[in-house]
Amino acid sequence: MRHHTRSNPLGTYKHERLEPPITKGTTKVMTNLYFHVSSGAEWRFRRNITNPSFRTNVLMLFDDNIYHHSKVFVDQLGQHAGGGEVDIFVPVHLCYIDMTIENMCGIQLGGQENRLTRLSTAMSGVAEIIVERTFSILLWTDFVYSLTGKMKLLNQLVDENQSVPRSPKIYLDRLLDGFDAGGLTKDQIVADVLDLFFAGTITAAITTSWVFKYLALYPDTQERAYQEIKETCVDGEVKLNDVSKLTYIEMIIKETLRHVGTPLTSRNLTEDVKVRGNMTIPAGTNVVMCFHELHHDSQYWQRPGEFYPEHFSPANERRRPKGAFNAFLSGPRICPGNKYAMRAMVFLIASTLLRYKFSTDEKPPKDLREMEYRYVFMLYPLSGFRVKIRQR
Ligand code: HEM
Repeated sequence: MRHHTRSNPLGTYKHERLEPPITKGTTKVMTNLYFHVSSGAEWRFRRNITNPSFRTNVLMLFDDNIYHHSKVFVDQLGQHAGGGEVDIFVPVHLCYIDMTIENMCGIQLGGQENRLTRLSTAMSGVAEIIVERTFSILLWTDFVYSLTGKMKLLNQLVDENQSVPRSPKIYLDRLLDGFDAGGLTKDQIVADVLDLFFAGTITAAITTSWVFKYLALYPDTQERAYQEIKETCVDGEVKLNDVSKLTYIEMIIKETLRHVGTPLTSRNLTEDVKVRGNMTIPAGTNVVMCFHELHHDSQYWQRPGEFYPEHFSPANERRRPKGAFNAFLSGPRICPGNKYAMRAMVFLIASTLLRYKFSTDEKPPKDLREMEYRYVFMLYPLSGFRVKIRQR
């Protein structure tokens, strides 16, 4: 754990109600224990508790941490500059682990400073297990699942909990309020924090690593992004206030999510749904929604298989029906972290590009759908996130 070395509005204290170890039950991936897969009144209760921790007044509190952890990342990246290709995923992931766990739970992990590489590797491994378990009916019961030896790995992940009394309250404070009010169990809180570890760090890290890889593959796009940053950030440093002006960086992130964002999700229909007027899907059906197909449908995208950030120019965004882009989903189950994630990603990417240039020996395929992927919540490149880094 790192002690506070800078001004931090959050402070830190040990929370009595969540003493370790309370890891029992963290493996019930397919049950209502987890926020992501809970439903009905159970889900609504948890969502109502945590939603306020994503409001703008709370998000603004995080700027100091976003700035600090991004700076550590950019400085540490210097050790790879000028060398051969390196896989950038683990350093990026550690940065988001530090940022998100401090912002949402008040825990200062020091993952980057202490080079907790194993934490990132273990989390990626567990993410794959979760996906594997979702698709393999043989692994659905806890008994069979425990025989695979993977339960132990999940249980090891949560071994210390801290929170802070503050106003406005952050994510973990709200969950603890739910515990005090009697609506949430300790197991559920641990599960939700674990959920956040995955939902809030792996997704942002995969997206950002892809951005660096795409920019290495497409030098013209990288140059245009760099020019935007240089013209916007006149002091030679990116400020959090600059984020809303970095519109091309935002377009690049969205185009990245179009290609490699969550490829599918599923829902259970609570009422009959009419599709295109002539087909009815009955209530009770499990429906798989394939966003990867939607995000490459030539009805909505001029160049479906290309990396073309202009898909997200204001004119193109106006022309397209709203539901055609679903990287964060929409409706009541929209990703609550979407604004926070975009703010953190734009800032980290811009700060990095201002200092470094990316390149690669890999050649981009004609159509990005021809690339080989693994499914880890999102699409992960089989060839990894290998890039060469040069100081500007
Ligand atoms: C690039 C970054 C991110 C992407 C692409 C992303 C995407 C998504 C998607 C597609 C879902 C819906 C999944 C489903 O229902 O099947 C979701 C849910 C969720 N996300 Fe994110 N997310 C990102 C970052 C974050 C961050 C930073 C946080 C929190 C700090 C977060 C917290 C959550 C939570 C708690 C849910 C569950 C919401 C619910 O079921 O009501 N996400 N995310």
